Order: sequence, then C-alpha cells, then structure tokens
Amino acid sequence: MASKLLKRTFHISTWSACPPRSARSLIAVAPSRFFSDSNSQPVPATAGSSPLPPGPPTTPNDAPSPSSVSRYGSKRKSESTHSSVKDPELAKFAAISDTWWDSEGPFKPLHLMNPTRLAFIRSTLCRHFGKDPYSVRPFEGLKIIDVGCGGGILSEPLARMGAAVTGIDAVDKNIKIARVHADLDPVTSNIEYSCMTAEKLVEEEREFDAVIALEVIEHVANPSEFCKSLSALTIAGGATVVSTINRSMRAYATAIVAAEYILHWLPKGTHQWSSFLTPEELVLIFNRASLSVKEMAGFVYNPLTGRWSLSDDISVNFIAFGTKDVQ
Ligand SMILES: C[S@@+](CC[C@H](N)C(=O)[O-])C[C@H]1O[C@@H](n2cnc3c(N)ncnc32)[C@H](O)[C@@H]1O
Ligand SMILES: [Mg+2]
Repeated sequence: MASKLLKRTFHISTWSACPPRSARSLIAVAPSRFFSDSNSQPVPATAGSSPLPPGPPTTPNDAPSPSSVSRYGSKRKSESTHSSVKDPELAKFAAISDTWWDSEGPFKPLHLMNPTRLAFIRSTLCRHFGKDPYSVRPFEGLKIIDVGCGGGILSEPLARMGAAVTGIDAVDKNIKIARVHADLDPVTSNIEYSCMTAEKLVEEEREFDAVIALEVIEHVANPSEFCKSLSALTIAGGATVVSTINRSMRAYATAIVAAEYILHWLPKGTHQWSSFLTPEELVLIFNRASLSVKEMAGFVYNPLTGRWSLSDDISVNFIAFGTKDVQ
C-alpha cells in the first residue's frame, strides 16, 4: 500500500528532466507514532536473543551508549544537543577501514552501487541547481559535503564532477585512508577531509549547497537529530540527499540474511534491522528538519549482471532527494 503510494508520489530520477512532485500525500499516511518526541528513537525496539540475525519479529534495543553521547564533548551551539555517534557502529567501520578501496572487499556492494547512486545525485542536483548534466564537470561552483564519507568512495567522483567537496567521518582511520587515496590524483587532492560529526560542523556554522549522507543514517544514534544536523548544514534552498535501507521483511531477508549470512558480502552484524527506516519515516524525519522530499528512487541488484540500477522498487535500498525550505 505505502509502496504503491510512493510509486505514484515520486518519480524516478533518470537522465531525462521531470518536474518534481509534492510529497504531501505520502506524509499524510506516515505513522505519526514514531515521531511523538523529536528526541526519541524513531524505531520501536524490543529485547530479544536468538542465533538468527536480529530482526523481525523481535529486535534488540539500539539505544546509544552513554559513552557515545559524551565522545564529542557537551558544548553545543547548534539546534541539536545530541551526538549522532554510536560507538559500536564506528568500531565496525574502524575494523575494516583498510579495505575501503578494495573493490572485492567488504565495501564491494558500495563500489558496485556507486555509478547508480551517482546517476541519481547527478540528475537531481543538476535539475535543482540548473546545471547541465551532460557537462564533464556539472557540479562546478557547488559546495558539497559528504557526511560519513568513509574512505571517499563518493567524495572522489563528486570532486571529479567539479564540486568543492568536504568529506567528514567519525572514524579517524577512514579519514586517513580517504586523505591518502585522494592525494594520489591532483583532481581529488583538494577534497577537504576531516574526522568530524555533522553536529560538530553545525557548531562551526558551516553551510553547503548540497549535503549528502549515503548509507549512514542506519548507523547513527538518533536519525531524527542527525537529519536536523544535515538540514542545518544545508543552505536555504539547498539540497539534502540520504540513502539507506527500508525496514521491510524483504530487506531483512536480502540485506541482512542473504548479504551477511549466506553470500558473506558484508561482515555479520553490519546491519540491525531495527535501525532501518521506512521511506515514510524518512519523509517525516526530513519534514521535521525543514527538508521537503522531492524525489525518491530504489536501487535494485541484478544477480545475473552483478549490476545495480535505479528503480521504482523502494522495498530494500532507496535514496531520497530533499530541498531545504526557504524560511
Ligand atoms: C556504510 S558506510 C558509508 C560510507 C559512504 N557514505 C559511502 O556510502 O560510500 C557508513 C560510514 O558512516 C560513518 N559514520 C557512522 N556514524 C557516523 C556519525 N555519527 N557521524 C559521521 N560518520 C559516521 C562510518 O564511520 C562509515 O564510514
Ligand atoms: Mg549501512
């Protein structure tokens, strides 16, 4: 039902230009019980223990640890008083940080997905900022931040497309790898990398034309507060792009059971089903952060070709493009 509505509400970004449509009808059907308190976790969780990967019908509580909240100090000037950091999540990425640029390693799915997600970003940002998507450097003149940039898999192509790129990640080892790799090419060596959280950068009152956080929101302590930080980093009238995994049964079966436990694409425990967001929840979270979702698309994997493509199927992997309201 919700998926059908999304298919009607959002069009899929392709190279052809289509006018953005309103997300209001979608917002009307989203479950408001997830958002009664902006400081609460949007996903309800219950305790449980099982040899199976955590997921439906019982899910573990993913509340942030006290140590994660204190990691970046308590002084806050931004709208957000929360740290987005979940230390156990960062530990997972720190453990495999030297494999970021191994296209056959644990980040293989991200490498394979990259052309598809870049096509969506190129298409939506060019349409929004009036840039030519067919130019070699379509993002010339745009300041873009890649939040949770990891080893720079996305930051580098964004820089090659002409953007002035800032990449931040809460894991220092990731930033070191990203720096070394970007310095191998003069075109990417001007990327500004920093071990930092979005909320910390908000304190520094930095702003960007476009704020991008791909495959990060399912690893942060409080998605709602995280999106508020993304919004605060976005200029009025700018763009925010987030990709993540749908909290659907299909995602549990494919993105967790198959990808982690059968195919071993990702280390076991990479994802917690309870930390995923449905597209409806993401739209509401965006809305509460003064961001309007204008376009949404799914990523689907073809096991025969080994390729990902854009689709109207948002039942597992999906990406949302929003714009920051002009107050
Ligand atoms: C699955 S990776 C995605 C990397 C990159 N965005 C991409 O798609 O290629 C998630 C990244 O988010 C980072 N991360 C997790 N929580 C974070 C937080 N609260 N603030 C900044 N980075 C965070 C992790 O260290 C990791 O590098
Ligand atoms: Mg993930």
